[in-house]
Amino acid sequence: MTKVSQYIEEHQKDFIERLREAVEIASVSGELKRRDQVIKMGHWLKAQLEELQAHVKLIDIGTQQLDGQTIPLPPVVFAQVGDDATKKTITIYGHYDVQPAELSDGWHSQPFELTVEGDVMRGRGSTDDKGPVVGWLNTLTAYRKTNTPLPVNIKFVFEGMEESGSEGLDDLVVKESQGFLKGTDAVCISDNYWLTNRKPALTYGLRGVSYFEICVKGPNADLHSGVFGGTVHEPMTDLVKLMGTLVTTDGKITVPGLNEMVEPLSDEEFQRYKHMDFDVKEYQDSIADHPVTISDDKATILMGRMRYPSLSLHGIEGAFYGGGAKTVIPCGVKGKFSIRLVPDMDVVKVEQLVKEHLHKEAKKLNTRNEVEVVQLSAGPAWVADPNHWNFRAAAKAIKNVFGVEPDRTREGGSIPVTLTFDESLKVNVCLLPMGRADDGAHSTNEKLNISNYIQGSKVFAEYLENVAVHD
Ligand SMILES: C[C@H](N)C(=O)N[C@@H](Cc1c[nH]cn1)C(=O)O
Ligand SMILES: [Zn+2]
Ligand SMILES: [Zn+2]
Repeated sequence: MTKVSQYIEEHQKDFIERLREAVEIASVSGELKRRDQVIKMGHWLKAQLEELQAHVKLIDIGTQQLDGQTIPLPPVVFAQVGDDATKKTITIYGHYDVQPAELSDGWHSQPFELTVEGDVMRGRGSTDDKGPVVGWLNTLTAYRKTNTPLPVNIKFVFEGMEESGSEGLDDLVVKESQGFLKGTDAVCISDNYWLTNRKPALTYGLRGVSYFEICVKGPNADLHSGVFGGTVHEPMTDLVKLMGTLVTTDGKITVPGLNEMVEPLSDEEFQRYKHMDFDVKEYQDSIADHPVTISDDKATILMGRMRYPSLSLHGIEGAFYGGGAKTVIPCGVKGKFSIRLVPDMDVVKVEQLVKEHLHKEAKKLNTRNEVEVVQLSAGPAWVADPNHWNFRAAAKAIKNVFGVEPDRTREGGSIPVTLTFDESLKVNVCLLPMGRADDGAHSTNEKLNISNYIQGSKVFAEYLENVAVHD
């Protein structure tokens, strides 16, 4: 074992405490009330990186409109370690914002307090993406404390808006491709998950995502359903009908034109899914006590997640949702849904087809309510070359730490800036996940195994060593 890996192994307790501090900052980017916490998290990272002798800048990327207010966007953290022209330069991206979480959602403990039980650490952001981001800090700490020279120059880019569409980041990356990010030889991102709970993975594809809102506006105020029911067009009724025209209960997208954009499946690609190391039962058990998958077939499940688009209905803003039996007609509601995009799906065309479809369906309702469709954010899919030296360096790092060849996967989720790094820096991007398939990112009781966190921090160190010498 190298000195760096040994240091990581021996300082597990300190590293768990570091993650505890990070999880305690409730940096939910999608909530107005927690924007100060997101900004605090950016400052926490700056302080941590400065302690590790990195040169850190917090980049102000302007403001955004949220719930009718103009608020500051959280800063992008730029940090540089090393500036040696004889070494490669690796840009490392991660995000320090998290998804919303409330105890009442079904958490067994406070979501913003890290709990440790056996090998499992629970808390919002533990796997997505504070564990990996703090993992890079652990790796850097181990280099510093063991006086080991860094084999590469590192440029860190940590953003605070990934869970809300990475607002402001694309423009910054494009601009800084000729500034701070100039000279990058490869990019590494740790912000997704293994395909199974058993085997590490390397990921060479992501689905894109287009997020929409259907706004239905009716009366000026909520109405008594006894007094007004039967006399007005109800926004909720209109909205539920419209949302029901988007997708079938077995997951088929019913917006005309979308499925036709998808690249046809070749037999060679099909065989790859058929032979992947993936256990349907393990997958089903990680989701529910009884099978809820649309299919029991391995290749169909894998393709549903990696190579086909999907449309999910997320929620309705403005609707009654509490306990009890409130008899209200909501005066205006907003239905939220998103489409996961795959290669060949053009985001502009998708937006146009979705809007055309919903406006056509809205006409059929004969409603007097106002219907508007808004696209909140959009980013296309991304696929990389998994045989590039960047991937080979990462694969070797995994082999050194775990003793196995990683799975090669495509991720169903999205990391909007990945394609921007790829296209604006014109370098290979490798996704090097830390967490397991059953970590429950975005869900209640999100967790990260201590072994993944510690071994993952070692993999990062091995990756830096390997990437320095691979071409
Ligand atoms: C895979 C990554 N850890 C992640 O969770 N990404 C989000 C990105 C997103 C886009 N809009 C809102 N969030 C995701 O895939 O949902
Ligand atoms: Zn993430
Ligand atoms: Zn996420």
